[in-house]
Amino acid sequence: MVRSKRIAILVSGTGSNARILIDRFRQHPEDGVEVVLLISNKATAGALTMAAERDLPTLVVQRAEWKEGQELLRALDAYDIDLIVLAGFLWLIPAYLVHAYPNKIVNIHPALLPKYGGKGMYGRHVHEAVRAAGEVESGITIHYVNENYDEGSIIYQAAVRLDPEDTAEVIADRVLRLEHGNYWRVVRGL
Ligand SMILES: Nc1nc2c(c(=O)[nH]1)N[C@@H](CN(C=O)c1ccc(C(=O)N[C@@H](CCC(=O)O)C(=O)O)cc1)CN2
Ligand SMILES: NCC(=O)N[C@@H]1O[C@H](COP(=O)([O-])[O-])[C@@H](O)[C@H]1O
Repeated sequence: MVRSKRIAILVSGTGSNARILIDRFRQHPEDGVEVVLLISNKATAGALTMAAERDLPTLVVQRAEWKEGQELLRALDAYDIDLIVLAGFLWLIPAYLVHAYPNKIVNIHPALLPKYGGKGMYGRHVHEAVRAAGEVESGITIHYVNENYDEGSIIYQAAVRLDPEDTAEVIADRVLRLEHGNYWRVVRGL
């Protein structure tokens, strides 16, 4: 009997991507993937409520323990995590975690990297920059996480055409739909 791939998801906000990942893999056990832990850096994150509604174990990390790392590493080890999936997580993953999980941490970025990435490039800031630049397309990038923001090896990208009148909010919605349709499948294939 092949053991399922055990995933921890890191989220800072609403968690719509996390919800889709959790629900997809619960509805399709044949995928051989199981989300076993959700971690947030925000005690008020909507994702924590979503996880509780699904009886999914959660952990809230404070800045001090995030920097120190021992408690987080112990938790990830206790849950026997194979893959760490970032889904709207807004803190920098420290070197100790990158080194503890080499090529085992992935992220989804709401733009076509290497453009529109790096410090400050998260959430609506990304889509506002894309709009301001008059881009004719945007999209998603799923990549491995290294020690810097948005510089890890790219695993998958998908693009969406933009209309000149599209606002940053419209772009955000179009990109989020791409995320929802693709992240679970890319994670399944890792
Ligand atoms: N080591 C890495 N850590 C993280 C990565 C990564 O690629 N390597 N990806 C980010 C996710 N992300 C873009 O996809 C991203 C998230 C947040 C920021 C950012 O500028 N954050 C602010 C703090 C915001 C807050 O605390 O509310 C900052 O650092 O000043 C940039 C990119 C997750 N971690
Ligand atoms: N640079 C990181 C970043 O901007 N991540 C973005 O945060 C959103 C989280 O939404 P969700 O909480 O509904 O999944 C997603 O659009 C994700 O790409």
